[in-house]
Amino acid sequence: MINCRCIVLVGMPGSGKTTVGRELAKRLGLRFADSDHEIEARTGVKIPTIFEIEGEDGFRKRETQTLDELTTESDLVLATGGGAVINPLNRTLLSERCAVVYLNVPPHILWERTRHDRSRPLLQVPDPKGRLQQLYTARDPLYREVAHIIVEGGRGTPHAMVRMVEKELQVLCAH
Ligand SMILES: Nc1ncnc2c1ncn2[C@@H]1O[C@H](COP(=O)(O)OP(=O)(O)OP(=O)(O)O)[C@@H](O)[C@H]1O
Ligand SMILES: O=C(O)C1=C[C@@H](O)[C@@H](O)[C@H](O)C1
Ligand SMILES: [Mg+2]
Repeated sequence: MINCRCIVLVGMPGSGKTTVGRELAKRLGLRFADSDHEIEARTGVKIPTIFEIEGEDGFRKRETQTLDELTTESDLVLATGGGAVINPLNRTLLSERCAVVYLNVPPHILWERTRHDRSRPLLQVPDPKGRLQQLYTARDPLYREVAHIIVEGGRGTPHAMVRMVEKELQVLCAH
């Protein structure tokens, strides 16, 4: 039985989790949370600073802790970080506790959306476009593994994405 009172969005950096999640929550009358924002609020620093001080491993530990706490809540739409599915423990807790939606956006569109943004430490490399492609190839199967719903998010406005997600949720959560 899928818990439709907790809705989780997963997908690559730039796939629209925060944008779509915020509007979806408003339309469904649910609270919105974003695990990246929650980690920043708890630590009092931005994610690149956490990566600098604690490395990716330190960030991932904080991420698991935060996801574990947030997914026990009800009446929530939760936007996750792009790498939330890497850890098998995170995958289990997301898919067992919540209805999981994968926003699938092709890498060339992700690149257009994120190319001027410096807030993603994993993309601060000499070839960020190649890195996005690499991350997409590695993670796409993991997003699919956890998802109850997959929405193709490359075309259409954020609002259109929200409507698609709502429609799919109505079917998934009808029983
Ligand atoms: N459907 C869409 N069409 C066009 N632009 C979009 C769409 N969805 C999101 N965007 C834009 O793409 C950028 C990234 O979106 P957003 O921050 O919501 O992604 P994210 O999945 O939360 O990324 P991250 O994992 O880095 O937090 C934003 O500038 C947003 O306005
Ligand atoms: O793709 C990733 O691994 C990340 C995406 C962001 O949402 C943040 O969670 C962090 O920058 C790591
Ligand atoms: Mg986001």
